[in-house]
Amino acid sequence: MRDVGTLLEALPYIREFHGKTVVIKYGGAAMNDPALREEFARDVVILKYVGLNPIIVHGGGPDITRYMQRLDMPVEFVGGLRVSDADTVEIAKMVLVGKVNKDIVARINRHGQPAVGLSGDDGQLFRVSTTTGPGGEDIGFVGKIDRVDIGVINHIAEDYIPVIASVGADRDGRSHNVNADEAAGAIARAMGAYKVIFLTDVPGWLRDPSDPDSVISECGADEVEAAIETMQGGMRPKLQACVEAIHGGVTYAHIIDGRLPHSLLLELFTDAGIGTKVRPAT
Ligand SMILES: Nc1ncnc2c1ncn2[C@@H]1O[C@H](COP(=O)(O)OP(=O)(O)O)[C@@H](O)[C@H]1O
Ligand SMILES: CC(=O)N[C@@H](CCC(=O)OP(=O)(O)O)C(=O)O
Repeated sequence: MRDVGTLLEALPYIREFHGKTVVIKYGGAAMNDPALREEFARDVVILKYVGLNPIIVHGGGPDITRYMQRLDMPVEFVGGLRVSDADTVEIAKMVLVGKVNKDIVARINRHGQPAVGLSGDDGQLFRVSTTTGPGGEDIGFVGKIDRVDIGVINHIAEDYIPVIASVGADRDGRSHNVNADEAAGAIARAMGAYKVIFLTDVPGWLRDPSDPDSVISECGADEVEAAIETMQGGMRPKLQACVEAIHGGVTYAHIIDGRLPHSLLLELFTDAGIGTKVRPAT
């Protein structure tokens, strides 16, 4: 009886989301645990089967750090962005495009829905220019996305699930490392997505980062914007991406706990909202 109840609860949501684009940023702990990786792939396939248009943008920061440490390279972040010299960009590209992207594609394929991997260079998906840290610091070849050409995504998404790695080039063809949260926000905006959902390794945006019970369950983009200036660490680019997406016409941005099994389905298809929901300013 309980299972039927769950299905009935999902029905209005399935109807609401039918044909709508949902950009899913996949990163953090949800990528580290093998069981969660399988569940994530299956959940994405379910979304496609029930008529949504899921687009995956993935990170892989911890993997990049591991490979850099193996090579005795210094690892440094400023305002949640990795300081990236030319060697770092090369490692980021190898790890994100060569390893993480292909792992996700293969896993989604195995669950019955073909996926196709892309980076910013494929089909000229996005072009970047060199950016700085939040205080104007030189952080090397870190890109901010200036232009997204959604043509390639629309072609691929007709039949496949697009899986996008956040590296791209500037107008002179120089590769840059792009924060995956920023890439997800920019792609959601360019696609006119209904939602962008960030899966991470905390229960949501926390009022007090040391207290997991202090989740801010709902807020306006204006409140997020006011808080960003004082934010530190990986939550900063995530919140920035939420604001960018909402200002660009995306209806809702969510930050949810990727460590929770099936968090994506729970967020989309049940009445109990989880994590943080960012809506347009009131
Ligand atoms: N106010 C906050 N609320 C939640 N997390 C925060 C906050 N401030 C800093 N953080 C940090 O941001 C991290 C999430 O960002 P990040 O490590 O980049 O995750 P991901 O790999 O999922 O993109 C959390 O693990 C937490 O340590
Ligand atoms: C410029 C910059 O910070 N690039 C990120 C790209 C990967 C990423 O964003 O991964 P997560 O989403 O798992 O953190 C990095 O090098 O870590």
